[in-house]
This record gives sequence, structure tokens and C-alpha cells, in this order.
Amino acid sequence: MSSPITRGRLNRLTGQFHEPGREAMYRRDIAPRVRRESCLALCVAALVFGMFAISDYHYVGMGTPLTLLLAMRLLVVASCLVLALMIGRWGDYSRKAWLHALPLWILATGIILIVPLRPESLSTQVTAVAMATMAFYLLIPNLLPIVALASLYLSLGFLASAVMVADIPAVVALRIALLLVMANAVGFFALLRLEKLQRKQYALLQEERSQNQQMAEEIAHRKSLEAQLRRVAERDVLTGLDSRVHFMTRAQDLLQRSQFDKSPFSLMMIDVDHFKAINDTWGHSQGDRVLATIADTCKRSLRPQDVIGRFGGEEFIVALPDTHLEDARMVAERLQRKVAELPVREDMPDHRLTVTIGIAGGHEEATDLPSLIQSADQALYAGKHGGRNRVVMSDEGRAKA
Ligand SMILES: Nc1nc2c(ncn2[C@@H]2O[C@H](COP(=O)(O)OP(=O)(O)OP(=O)(O)O)[C@@H](O)[C@H]2O)c(=O)[nH]1
Repeated sequence: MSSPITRGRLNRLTGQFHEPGREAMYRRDIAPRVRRESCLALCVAALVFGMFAISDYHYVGMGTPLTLLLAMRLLVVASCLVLALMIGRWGDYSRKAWLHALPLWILATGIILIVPLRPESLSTQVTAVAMATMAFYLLIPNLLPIVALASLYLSLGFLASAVMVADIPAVVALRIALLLVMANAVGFFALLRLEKLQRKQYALLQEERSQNQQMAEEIAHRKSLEAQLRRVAERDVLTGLDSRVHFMTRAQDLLQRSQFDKSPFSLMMIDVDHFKAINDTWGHSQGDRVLATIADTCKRSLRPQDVIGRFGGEEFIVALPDTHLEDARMVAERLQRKVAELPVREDMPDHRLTVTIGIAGGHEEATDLPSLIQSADQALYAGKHGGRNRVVMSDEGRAKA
């Protein structure tokens, strides 16, 4: 549950947010809707106010009072329509609340002026004023304090002109006053409730949006962490090659595809010769540099579709899809040559950098990756025993070749 602080506290009398920034944001948010509704409400108000011209003739007949009444109605109707047009174009509710308030004052003045121009119809005018008051509060969108002031002006002005022009007894004036107080009270509290409800709804929506935003950020953060972790798990930090686990996954896929396509598949195990001696003589940092350089050299010498990984310590593994054993041997010999040509003499004088490579191959359905690795490893072992710095094919490979 969110606290009233996060939702935004509301003023008890106006229904507006206490925080001016939040109130301004709310008004900005509802501005387009208020603009549309104001235009529509003013057009309807102009129509209704103009419509009563029909009853003017009935009450005052032909003559100067009718002319004055019609002129006044025309003025009010025209003002309402012009203001509706202006609000539609420039009526930004968040910055020009006065423009939205102006029609209320004009309509109120028009209604008040009917009393001296048509004093005989006072009883029907009381009903019309009460209804106009409610319409001010509920139908023409505006801020509660502005509406309350305009309605009060309408009520007091109407009462004053009724007392002065229509010469009504005190008791009738009191009844009209009570009726108008009631209309104002009902309108005020209805609009206050509406203002509060709308702002509460807005605050809840904002809260929901911010929670969604937070959630989206959290998800993005987790995804990036996940991707980072995956990258760490898939890469060997020292050489930048595939980690053993990731290599196994990729090589497995390649082998399966080769078996499906019935295309050749070869596997190489590369081991640096006398690597321990490098560590012991020139230190582990130099050993690390040598491993990274050899890894880089091998990677660059392979095709993009080949996959190379670090299998362990100073041992690398390469999967060669679509490659016959004889071709794999040529690749291995090329790698062997490139490693031997690496310029390490300055850092490690009197040391010949060499690698021994074991090769195995096969794409028959019975062949699986672990047994291929085992065969390549056996060939590598044989190469080491045979004096190192050589390329050796597994027994099955030799038989096939
Ligand atoms: N600098 C460095 N050394 C490593 C790393 N991983 C393994 N080693 C070392 O590599 C050496 C491998 O030694 P051996 O298994 O005896 O192999 P070798 O000396 O190359 O001998 P042969 O393979 O028989 O030619 C060990 O001393 C390991 O400590 C590494 O990441 N960095």
C-alpha cells in the first residue's frame, strides 16, 4: 500500500494537490481533455442562452426592452463562441486558467442582466439561476475556487438585482437566497468530490507508471547482468577463446549438423610443449602472455566456422566442421608452423616455442564428442611421447586416411 505522501496530499477546500509542481503536472496532463470539454460546454451554453430569446418576446412584447434583451443575448452568445474558439486554439488549461474562467463571468453577467430587462419572469429566472449555478460547477470544466467565485457573483448579483429591480418582499428574497445557497453548496461539494477523485485517480496512475518504469529498469538491469554472466561463463578470461563448457556446447551442435548432413568433421587437441619450463624460467606472467599469443595466432589462422576453445591449462581444442582428416592435418601443420614462427626470442632467448597436435575425425552417427576428444587426446599423447612438436592422427583417423 502506498502512503498519502507518495500519492500526493490534497487540499481539503480546493481538492488540489498541495505540491504546486504536482498540481501543475496534473493540469498539464488533463489540458487537452479540458480544452475539448470547455469548447463543447461553451457552445452548449451559448445555444441554451440564445434559445431563451424565444420566451423574451412572450414576456416583453415588441419594443425597446426586447431589442435590449436580444442585443445582450447576442453579445453573450458571441462572446461564448469567440471564447470557445480561443480556448480551442490557445486555451492551455495549465497556464491560462483565466481564459477558461472568463465565460463564467460573462454568462453570469448576462443572466443577472435579464432581471432588469425582464422583471416579470422572476419566478422562472430563479429556477434558471439555480440550474446555471449547478452547470457552472459541474458542466463547464474549471478550477473549484474560480467556479465558486463566479457562482457566488451570479447568486449575489441576481439577488441584488431582484431586490432592487423586481421589488420583491423580504421573505421572497430570503427564500431565493436560501435556494441559491443550497444550489451553491450542492455544486461546491459535488465538484470538490470530483476534483479529489480525479486527482487521486491521477496519483494512482502515476504511481503505477513509476512502478512499471522501475520494474522495466530492474528487468533491463537483470538482463544485462545475465548477459554479462553468460559472457563470463562462455569466455576464457586469459585467451578470450571459448571456455571449455561453451566449446563443448558449440562443438556438439557442429558434430550433430555434420552427422545430419553426412559431412566430414575433425577435432584437434593442441598442447604447448614444455610449457612448465616457460613458467619456471620466465615466470607465470610470461607464461600467460605466451598462452594468449598462441591462442590469438590459432584463432586467426582458422576459418570463421571453426570453433576453438581453451580445454585446460596450456591445452586448446578445435572443432573443424566440413573438414576431412587430411585437410585437418594441413590446418594443424599450418598452426604448428605459425606458432614456431612467433617472435618470442627477445623475451625467451634460447627457447623454441612449439606445439604438439592430436587429430581425430568422423561423422558417423555412432561417433560422439567425448570419444572424439578421447581419440584426439590419445593422438596428442602419442605425439608427446614421440618427441613433441608434431602432428599426430588418431589410429582410426590414420586407418581412414
Ligand atoms: N602461466 C600459466 N601457466 C599455466 C596456466 N595453466 C596451466 N599452467 C601451467 O602449465 C604447466 C603445464 O605443465 P605440464 O602439464 O607439465 O606440461 P608441459 O610442461 O607443457 O610439458 P609437456 O606438455 O609434456 O610438453 C603447469 O606448470 C601449469 O601450472 C595458465 O593459465 N597460465
